[in-house]
Amino acid sequence: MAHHTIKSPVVLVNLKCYQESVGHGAHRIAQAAQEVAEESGVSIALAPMYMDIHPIKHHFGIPVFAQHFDPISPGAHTGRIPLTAIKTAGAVGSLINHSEYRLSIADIETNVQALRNEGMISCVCSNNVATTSAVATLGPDYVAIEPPELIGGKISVAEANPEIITGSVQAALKANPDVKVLTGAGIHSGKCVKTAVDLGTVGVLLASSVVKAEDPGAVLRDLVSLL
Ligand SMILES: O=C(CO)COP(=O)(O)O
Repeated sequence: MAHHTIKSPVVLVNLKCYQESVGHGAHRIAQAAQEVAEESGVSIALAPMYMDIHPIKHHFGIPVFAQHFDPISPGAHTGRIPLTAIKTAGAVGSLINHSEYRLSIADIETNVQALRNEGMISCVCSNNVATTSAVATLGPDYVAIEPPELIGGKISVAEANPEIITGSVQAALKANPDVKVLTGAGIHSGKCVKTAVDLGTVGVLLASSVVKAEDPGAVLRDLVSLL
């Protein structure tokens, strides 16, 4: 089975569970993402809440990720989400182990393998260089380095802690040369994205600067402006 891929550089927007991301809000951001991706040629992907995966996939030509799925097979479980559900809804991949939804290393491994088996894209989040190294050995497509203390803030990791980015790139390459690294936490401008790419990552994982913006399209245009 062909493995889904996304051309670098990548801007992956995690819509989280923000009020601005519910229903029409998600469509508004998806519309802006599609326009800016077409104008700029930069890959812009969204990770909306589960119920918006299918509508966004249906209405817009941008890659859609899940924010999480459960390391379970279909069967007698209640209130959980197996991989087959996000795949059928149209997701090309999923975040795994986000700082706001941590998993055990065994469950991370199960989910990376499950996505690989389905030809889907795995993006494992990590909080530091040691975790980057550990999860890179599992062979995900992407590791996103996101120091938790900078998530949701106005100071980007690219400004506050460039060493964690370069350290993560080195650690990931050492563990597995095929793994690509994304930079996340506080990313809000074209300069942050440029720094992230200059430091050796293939793009960014971000949320609040786009989701909470009055004009998400204007922020996305700025984010890709120096690529
Ligand atoms: O957690 C993040 C993306 O998954 C980063 O969030 P912010 O862009 O709001 O810092």
